[in-house]
Amino acid sequence: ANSHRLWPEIDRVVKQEVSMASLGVGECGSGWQLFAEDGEMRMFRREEEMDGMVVDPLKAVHVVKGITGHEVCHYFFNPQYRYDWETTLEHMIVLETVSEDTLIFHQTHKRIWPASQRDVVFWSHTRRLPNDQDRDGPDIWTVVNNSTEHPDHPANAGKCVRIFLTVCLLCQTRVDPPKDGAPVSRDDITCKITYCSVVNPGGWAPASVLRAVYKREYPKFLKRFTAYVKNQTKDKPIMY
Ligand SMILES: O=S(=O)(CCO)c1ccc(-c2ccc(C3CCCC3)c([C@H]3C[C@H]3c3ccccn3)c2)cc1
Repeated sequence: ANSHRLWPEIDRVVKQEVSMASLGVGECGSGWQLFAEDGEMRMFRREEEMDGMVVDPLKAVHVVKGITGHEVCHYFFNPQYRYDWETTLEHMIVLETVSEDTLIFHQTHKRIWPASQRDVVFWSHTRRLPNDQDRDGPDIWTVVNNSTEHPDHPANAGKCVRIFLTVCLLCQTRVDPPKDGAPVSRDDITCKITYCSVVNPGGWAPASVLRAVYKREYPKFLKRFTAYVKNQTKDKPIMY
């Protein structure tokens, strides 16, 4: 709801993250290095440190047949599916339902030796965006997750080190209608997914450990999540 205290921040961050995610890896300055590739999925990162901590920005692009951007964002945003695809999640709770398209989460992630356990509090907002390039093409869908504070979960009050993140999932659907005028089926749709994330690990953790975690976990996460959406939607009507 645009009357909520967070609305100005949400609107600003969503617009800035969507414009960054829309830039190709070539455009948004050099420094992006390809670090993982699997079929249509390509993962890039920039090696950046803040106060001696690894905060490597990540940008992944993936093209998946048979699903729409609305479906990808639906399964990413809604909490009831998260334990099915987020393998590093230990606990998740919705702290506040701001509106049907905006939630506030608290999540604890499984400890990754030798780093101490992490938790995160973030607002999550999903939105349909007009498709500027192709007026009569399907809309673009996005989910933006951005760390925020919450009085019930002050940072570093418990056993977990609080991390800070900004994540943008941007999905563009393409429909190639069959030549013979048959109705559009899932074989005729493709989704171009861009996933951007910047994670500040909060407290010190060895750069080598963090980079190894990201190198292992991000490709696994995107492959597992997109396979999950394909499996969940394969026998359902297409959600544009
Ligand atoms: O896109 S989301 O919003 C989806 C909602 O869950 C998201 C994605 C990733 C994270 C996250 C943040 C930090 C870490 C590290 C930092 C130091 C020690 C824990 C990890 C570790 C668990 C690894 C990981 C990395 C990449 C993907 C999934 N798992 C994950 C949180 C939320």
